Amino acid sequence: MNYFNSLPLRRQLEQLGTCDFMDSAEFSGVEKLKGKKIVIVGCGAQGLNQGLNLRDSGLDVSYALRAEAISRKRQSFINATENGFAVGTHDEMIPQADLVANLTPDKQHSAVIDTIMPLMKKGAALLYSHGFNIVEEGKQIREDITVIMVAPKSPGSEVREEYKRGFGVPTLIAVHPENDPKGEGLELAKAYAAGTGGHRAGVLKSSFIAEVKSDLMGEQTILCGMLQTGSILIFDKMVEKGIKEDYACKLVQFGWETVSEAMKHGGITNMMDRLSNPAKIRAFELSEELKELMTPLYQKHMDDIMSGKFSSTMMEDWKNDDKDLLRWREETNSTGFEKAPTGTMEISEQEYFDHGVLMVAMVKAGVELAFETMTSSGIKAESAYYESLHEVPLIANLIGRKKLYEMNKVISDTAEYGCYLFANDCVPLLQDFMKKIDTDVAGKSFKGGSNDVDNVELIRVNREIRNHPVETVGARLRGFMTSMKSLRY
Ligand SMILES: NC(=O)C1=CN([C@@H]2O[C@H](COP(=O)(O)OP(=O)(O)OC[C@H]3O[C@@H](n4cnc5c(N)ncnc54)[C@H](OP(=O)(O)O)[C@@H]3O)[C@@H](O)[C@H]2O)C=CC1
Ligand SMILES: CC[C@](O)(C(C)=O)C(=O)O
Ligand SMILES: [Mg+2]
Ligand SMILES: [Mg+2]
Repeated sequence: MNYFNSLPLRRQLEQLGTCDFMDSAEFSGVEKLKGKKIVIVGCGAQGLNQGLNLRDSGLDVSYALRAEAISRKRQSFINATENGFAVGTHDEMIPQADLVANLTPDKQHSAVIDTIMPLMKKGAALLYSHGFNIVEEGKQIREDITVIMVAPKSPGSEVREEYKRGFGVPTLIAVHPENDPKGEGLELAKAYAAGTGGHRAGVLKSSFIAEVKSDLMGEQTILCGMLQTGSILIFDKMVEKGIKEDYACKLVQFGWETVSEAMKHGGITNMMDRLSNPAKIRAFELSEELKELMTPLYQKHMDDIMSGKFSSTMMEDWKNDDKDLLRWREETNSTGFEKAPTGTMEISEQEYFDHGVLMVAMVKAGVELAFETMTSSGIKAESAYYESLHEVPLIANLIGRKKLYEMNKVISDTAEYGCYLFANDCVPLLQDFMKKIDTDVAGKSFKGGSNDVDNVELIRVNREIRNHPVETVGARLRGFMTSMKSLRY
């Protein structure tokens, strides 16, 4: 039964609106988990990388894997053993655990919980990094078990990369109100978040419900669905207009991370300021048009997430052995962008902006729309900021590595399903818009690099960009990110 839908409206709103930014002074490191046994179930994208960070933070981490993963030396077994972690079956590892982190795919959660719950010691804690199982499936957990969530707003690989840079990724923590028998859930979650490095980027005291509804929305729209849509459309357009395939491919593949990195450091304002003034005005106009076209689609995704329609549709596909997911994965692998060779030519950082005006416009439109749609549905601005803006470059990095294939491989299966769902609607939705697009905003410099503008128009555009609510909350939250590292300089 859907837990969110079972609550009265008053409690739904209260949970959706739970969002307190935690001051760094509220963290006293990993003390609460020192000497405790943390057993992570699953050693994939989140499991491996969270485990590495926790161990480097001085905690005792080991892994429980399926017996066949161990006997067949599957990738999860290789991940854990090559990194020197102790590994065992559920029967061997779970009874020893003070805290069990369930880092298996969401589809497996009910079965995993049914297997591990009878093995868990009395009074132990159970951790999730995404609340789908609790919120959308209404999974009930034994009363003596403390149920917490520590959800990094980032792919697993970047959880590790940011930690190694001495920073971290924004993280949502929560305690399930039905399962906090000893009242220690919050302290456990804080210590775990500190162990992953999340407290250096920003931690929000949230709820399982707020995390699920915002996470699903971010991944389906701006984070993955929008980047997939843009990659397919902009690559195809450049090739149609005579830009060489390998250049077009490289511009898109590395363009997303370059432009969104500027945004991570200084918001949409800084990303737009990297364009020449005439190009900025054009990007602004394009983004306004895109926002108008995509508003109904963003709203539909948010509505379906809130009502539970999305989760029930995806769970139908789980029952059908992921028929839709697998077909959409195949279709994505055969797009022009995925099949094209990546050029070996030099593209300077500035060229990604100058030749990627439409990419900048799409990022701006996607971030603002995701932020607006989330906040108008009861998600708080801080949470919406992390989900819609800060995480974009962390996902874009994956496209830089091995295009859409890598993005869809590293993100959760839940995110991958939602990404295809969005892109399958958004690509046709933007067909007419794309007909008007030429190489001046995709592949070449706008107006040949001329800098003439109407001052009045420029002032208006700058004001609109800087006054968007995502910029206000972003400036405040970035003020706390004192150890954020620049990736290029
Ligand atoms: N991917 C990401 O970056 C993010 C994921 N999350 C959340 O983190 C959680 C983990 O997702 P993710 O890291 O993508 O998962 P992965 O698909 O990367 O990890 C799969 C791991 O789970 C194991 N596993 C699968 N089924 C079972 C089972 N029935 N019993 C025991 N182990 C099993 C697999 O082992 P094997 O198959 O070898 O047995 C493998 O080690 C999810 O809740 C997800 O929503 C949150 C933020 C980002
Ligand atoms: C963007 C998708 C994500 O929510 C994430 C990496 O944060 C996921 O589920 O993978
Ligand atoms: Mg997420
Ligand atoms: Mg997710």
